[in-house]
Amino acid sequence: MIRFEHVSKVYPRSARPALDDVDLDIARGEFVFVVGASGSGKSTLLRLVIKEEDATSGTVLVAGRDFGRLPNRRVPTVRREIGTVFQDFRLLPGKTVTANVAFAMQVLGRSRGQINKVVPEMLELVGLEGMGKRLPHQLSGGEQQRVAIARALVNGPAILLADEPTGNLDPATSLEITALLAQINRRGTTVVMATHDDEIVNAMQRRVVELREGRVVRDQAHGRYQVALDLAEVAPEPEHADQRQQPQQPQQPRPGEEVAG
Ligand SMILES: Nc1ncnc2c1ncn2[C@@H]1O[C@H](COP(=O)(O)OP(=O)(O)OP(=O)(O)O)[C@@H](O)[C@H]1O
Repeated sequence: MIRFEHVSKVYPRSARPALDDVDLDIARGEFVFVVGASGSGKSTLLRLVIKEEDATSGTVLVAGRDFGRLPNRRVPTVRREIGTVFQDFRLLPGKTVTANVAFAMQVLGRSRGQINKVVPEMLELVGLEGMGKRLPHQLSGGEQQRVAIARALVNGPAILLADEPTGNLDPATSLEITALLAQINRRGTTVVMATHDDEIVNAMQRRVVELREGRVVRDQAHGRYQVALDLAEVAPEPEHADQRQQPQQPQQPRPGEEVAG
């Protein structure tokens, strides 16, 4: 569904690559966390998947299309197959919940009948039944993110990209939102979520792709994540180093998924 072959990205006037020779293969229906410290290249990777940026070298293939050969006029069609969710929700403040979600269908010229059918279904899916008439400022952060997720899904994308979707939420709400993304994934949508929240990654036990300075340093099927300490500056105590060598804890149940039911 998403394939990167030797992909590098160097932004103009930048000394080092934001992505450096990245190889990645994400199959249809997978749920993948992209983790790494601030500046490691997570957002850049997502921007390449939606063709907001082009690779400097290498090949990006999304849903079978080679982005290096995609004519510009085809870009909107490809983007339609990809939903996006961000840390800051990006809702239209003057529009109701229903209008925010409906807007994504209106811009694609969907009929009023389709919109009236699909929008309530989407609000129910994300747990916002009965909240359609509220304005964004009348919602909690978690509820606002649910609106953004409904909006991202309303046109039936094959892929959902979430860039730090829990960055503005408390830990319990973060887990609920991630569980909702997992629920959506179970319906068949490929989900790629960038985060540096190790609690969420460890609770969900999904595939983890870790970036460091633009390179993939780990790609693990049921990975955990530990926010890296800068060990170059702080020499570890010997017993601390030993702890890091110990085997992983046995897998926990998936509390995040239980929350969403
Ligand atoms: N538009 C841009 N122009 C120039 N450099 C950029 C641009 N966007 C990102 N970068 C640089 O590319 C590198 C990767 O940034 P990116 O935003 O992809 O990282 P990230 O892992 O998503 O970070 P964060 O977790 O802070 O969002 C950083 O060194 C950053 O400064």
